[in-house]
Amino acid sequence: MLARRPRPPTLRAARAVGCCEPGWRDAGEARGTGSGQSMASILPASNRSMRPDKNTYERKRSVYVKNPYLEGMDEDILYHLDLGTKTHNLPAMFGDVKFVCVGGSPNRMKAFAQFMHKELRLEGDGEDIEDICAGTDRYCMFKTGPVLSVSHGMGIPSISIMLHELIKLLHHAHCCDVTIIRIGTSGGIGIAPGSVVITDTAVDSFFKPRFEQVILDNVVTRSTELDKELANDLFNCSREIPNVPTLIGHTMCTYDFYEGQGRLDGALCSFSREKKLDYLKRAYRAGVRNIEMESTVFAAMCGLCGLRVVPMSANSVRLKTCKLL
Ligand SMILES: O=P(O)(O)O[C@H]1O[C@H](CO)[C@@H](O)[C@H]1O
Ligand SMILES: O=c1cc[nH]c(=O)[nH]1
Repeated sequence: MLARRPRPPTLRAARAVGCCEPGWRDAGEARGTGSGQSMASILPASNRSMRPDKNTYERKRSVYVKNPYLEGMDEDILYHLDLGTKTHNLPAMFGDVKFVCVGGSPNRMKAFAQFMHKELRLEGDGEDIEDICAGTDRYCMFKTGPVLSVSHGMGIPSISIMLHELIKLLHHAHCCDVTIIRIGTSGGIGIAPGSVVITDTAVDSFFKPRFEQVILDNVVTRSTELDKELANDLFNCSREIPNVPTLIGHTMCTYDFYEGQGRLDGALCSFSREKKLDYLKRAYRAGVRNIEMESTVFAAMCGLCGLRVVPMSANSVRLKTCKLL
């Protein structure tokens, strides 16, 4: 199934001495250029494009990259996935992917892939499902029919590296009409513990729907617009699942699990309990119902590259409603 081709010896040797590591390649490039069935049936296909682009008029929505340098590259190495355009037949391996589900933990994403294997009634019990990225211990990836399940680690830098390589992978594999959903954990604000929040708007720590990416020494602000239709589709599906309270709300994405989310139990804490409560109450009033650490960059990157995108998280509880009123 993996259609893996042997890595050329030159590349293997180069990696062994470290000269093909991402930093080296990036620096070189910069200097050189000098310039700047089950799941399928519950989610109705949509041709609606979230952002106008050259692909909008096409019937199929392809996954695209926005990097003029990629086309001229002889080989694209997806370093942290242990995949590449010369070493793997990406269209054969991934061309049929329609859904990508991502989440922080490798074990969760393996369990999800095994669950999907059963849901899709694929051959075998799925217990021996293979990690496509086993050659690296950065991320893991499992494929069950048209569903890809990928781990992303914790926080914006980690998911961002994975998304760069995943989006390029989907592009090289000529995938189209791809839906991507983050299935994560989060801290709830004013909602019942265990409930699931389907994000309608991903906001930053200032409750603004934006992602600020530092590019060289500039701050570039990107939109965190999400696919509202997909959020509603998922919410409608949730009505069929008993005992899992589900709601649509804003998700706040922070750069830190402790002070950034108003926790009093980190190694550092520079604010009072009152300040924490005041902040979380203001977040609630701004429409925030949960806090996690990836949704803004997830929304920004996937939205810019033609994927239908929604983050969705199950909650522990950070603040109960009674404390908010
Ligand atoms: O459960 P996952 O998907 O890892 O997501 C949440 O959990 C981590 C923090 O414990 C952060 O990555 C946060 O976004
Ligand atoms: O970021 C996170 C993830 C889970 N729970 C939280 O409180 N915050």
